[in-house]
Amino acid sequence: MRIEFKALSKTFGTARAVRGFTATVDRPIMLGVIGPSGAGKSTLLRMINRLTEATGGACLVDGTDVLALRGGAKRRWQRDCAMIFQQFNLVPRLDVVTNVMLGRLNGMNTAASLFGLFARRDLEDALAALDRLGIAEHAMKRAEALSGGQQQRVAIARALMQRPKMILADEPIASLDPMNAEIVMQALRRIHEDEGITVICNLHTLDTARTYCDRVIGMRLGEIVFDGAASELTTSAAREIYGAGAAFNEAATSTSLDALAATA
Ligand SMILES: Nc1ncnc2c1ncn2[C@@H]1O[C@H](COP(=O)(O)OP(=O)(O)OP(=O)(O)O)[C@@H](O)[C@H]1O
Repeated sequence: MRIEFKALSKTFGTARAVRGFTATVDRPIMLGVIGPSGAGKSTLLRMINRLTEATGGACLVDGTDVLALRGGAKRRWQRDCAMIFQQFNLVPRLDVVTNVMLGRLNGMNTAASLFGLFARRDLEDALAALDRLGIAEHAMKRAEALSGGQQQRVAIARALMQRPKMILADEPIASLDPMNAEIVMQALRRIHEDEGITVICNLHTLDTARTYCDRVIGMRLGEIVFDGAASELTTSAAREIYGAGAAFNEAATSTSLDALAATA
């Protein structure tokens, strides 16, 4: 899949959340998007998935501007690029496996989905997805009974049920402790490698981007201020992104256990 962002922009009233975002992803990669709060990271992902309408520019996926799709074609695109959110967005009182099967709803006719008539195949696929994420034993529990890290893995299993061609993860580990953050990032990386699909992941933390991503785009005030290999993400590049002065402390943007220990 080839993705070309061409001057993608979003203005809220007079506030320019994303300005002229231009970049090309010409093979399936794990792309990290980093930057301080308000840099435009969420808005970027929401525009790609059409949860937020762009006010300018284009997003060409294999040559088709997905921002111009309407009706069924738009819904198919939204199924093709599964979203994962910081707050998991599960139905708390429903059991885990049903939450996962909800990922199939887009592909079902409305009557069948209203009556909860999931096919046996959907159940088998949901259990397989949970197994892949190492949480099959929790299938029958209510989603709310699981830890944050487990809930995020349920959300990833639900995303897999869409058979996505791309995964957009908006701060998927921001609510998690370091150990669960690692498990969730490893799961996303494995999916990228096994399925050969692009994963675009908004992250707050530099070390996570360095560890799990192939390429990193740094945003500040809606603009790209860094675009390079994860290995090029030096402390001085990070200063540029975060706008921090000489006192910039990497550990402050870190979730790793080592870095936390170093600041304690
Ligand atoms: N619905 C909205 N209405 C008005 N302004 C908005 C809206 N959504 C986002 N913004 C503004 O757009 C800018 C970018 O926000 P966005 O949430 O994309 O940033 P972010 O980098 O994802 O930040 P965070 O890391 O805090 O989630 C911010 O200035 C924000 O206030």
